[in-house]
Amino acid sequence: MERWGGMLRVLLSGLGWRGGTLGWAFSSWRRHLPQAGLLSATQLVNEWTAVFEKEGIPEARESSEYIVAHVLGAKTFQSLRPALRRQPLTPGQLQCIQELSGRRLQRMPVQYILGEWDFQGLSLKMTPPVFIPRPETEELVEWVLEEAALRPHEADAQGSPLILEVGCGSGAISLSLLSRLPQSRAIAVDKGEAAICLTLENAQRLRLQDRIQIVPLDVTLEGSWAHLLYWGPLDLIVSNPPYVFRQDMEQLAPEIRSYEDPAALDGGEKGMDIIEHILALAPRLLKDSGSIFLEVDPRHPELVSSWLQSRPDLSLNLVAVRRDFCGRSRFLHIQRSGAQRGYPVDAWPEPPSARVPR
Ligand SMILES: C[S@@+](CC[C@H](N)C(=O)[O-])C[C@H]1O[C@@H](n2cnc3c(N)ncnc32)[C@H](O)[C@@H]1O
Repeated sequence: MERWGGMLRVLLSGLGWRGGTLGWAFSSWRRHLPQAGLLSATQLVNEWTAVFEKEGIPEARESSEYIVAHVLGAKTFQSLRPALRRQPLTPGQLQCIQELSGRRLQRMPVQYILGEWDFQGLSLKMTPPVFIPRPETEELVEWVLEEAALRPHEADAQGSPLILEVGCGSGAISLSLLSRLPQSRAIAVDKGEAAICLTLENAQRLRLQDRIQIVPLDVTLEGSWAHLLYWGPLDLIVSNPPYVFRQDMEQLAPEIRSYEDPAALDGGEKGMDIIEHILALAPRLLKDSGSIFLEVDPRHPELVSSWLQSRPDLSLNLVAVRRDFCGRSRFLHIQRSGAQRGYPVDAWPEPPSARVPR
């Protein structure tokens, strides 16, 4: 996380990555670029930083450093040996850097340009339009891990905790929890085909496929969740759902609006659409005292609290709110109380036609 965390924080923090102008002309910067063989990596970073700054591209230096480092086979520019930074680039390297930098000029996020990104120390494949995991979400994962550590008897039991992630995207949350909780199992659901495929691919890359069930599922569809009961009552549900208020969608940075799936972001009028569905289905899936961890907008703790008060039938309590590294209230811990469950154990349905990785 530390390796790329600094840049991520600046680039993506709070979904508010707003940049400069989009109006750039390929030819206007291309003719200024020097010839291959004359430039070192350091010089090229400087050249592209100047181009990006001129074109109003956010995080100009970081963008050019990541691209140049990537082409030279490193994750960060700082990790390149000094001799390699000074060495003249080959024509092939120069062309590759030029091509990738051209994508950055079109406001493509660096994570998609590089095709992979670190989350909680795991290297995940990234492909548009699947949501790029944000640095705040690493804090959500840390909170879940802290809570799991408070119940060592559960975390040590085979197959425990059993986790459901709603809206898995690239698989960042589920896979990082699986990698840190060696006995755990996860069910990762998403309504997006691209997200389901990417989570599966990332699970296989990380050799975590045996402990995750990846299920295409839209939580807003009546009864869609019922076959999740097959795996048994859950210890916890975790989600970074789409929570952007509809009116804020237009304000998102060009990088987000042009490349990421709007369905990963748009949470409806008050950003609550998917949150409400998760909360409504949770009591049917969770064990007694099971937990829900959510990443939300700073306006949501209050909205969620009053929504839960209006639904005492759900027996859910907002037990804690946490702030992110910017001091905004962004994470919720909600706990189930009471003993009723939606289905009696002997009424659990048949196994689903889930995508079970082999
Ligand atoms: C903000 S993204 C989070 C992705 C990933 N968990 C992360 O933190 O990087 C929200 C995800 O929820 C999924 N999603 C949106 N609506 C959904 C629904 N009705 N049912 C299931 N998944 C949904 C989107 O496809 C998207 O992948």
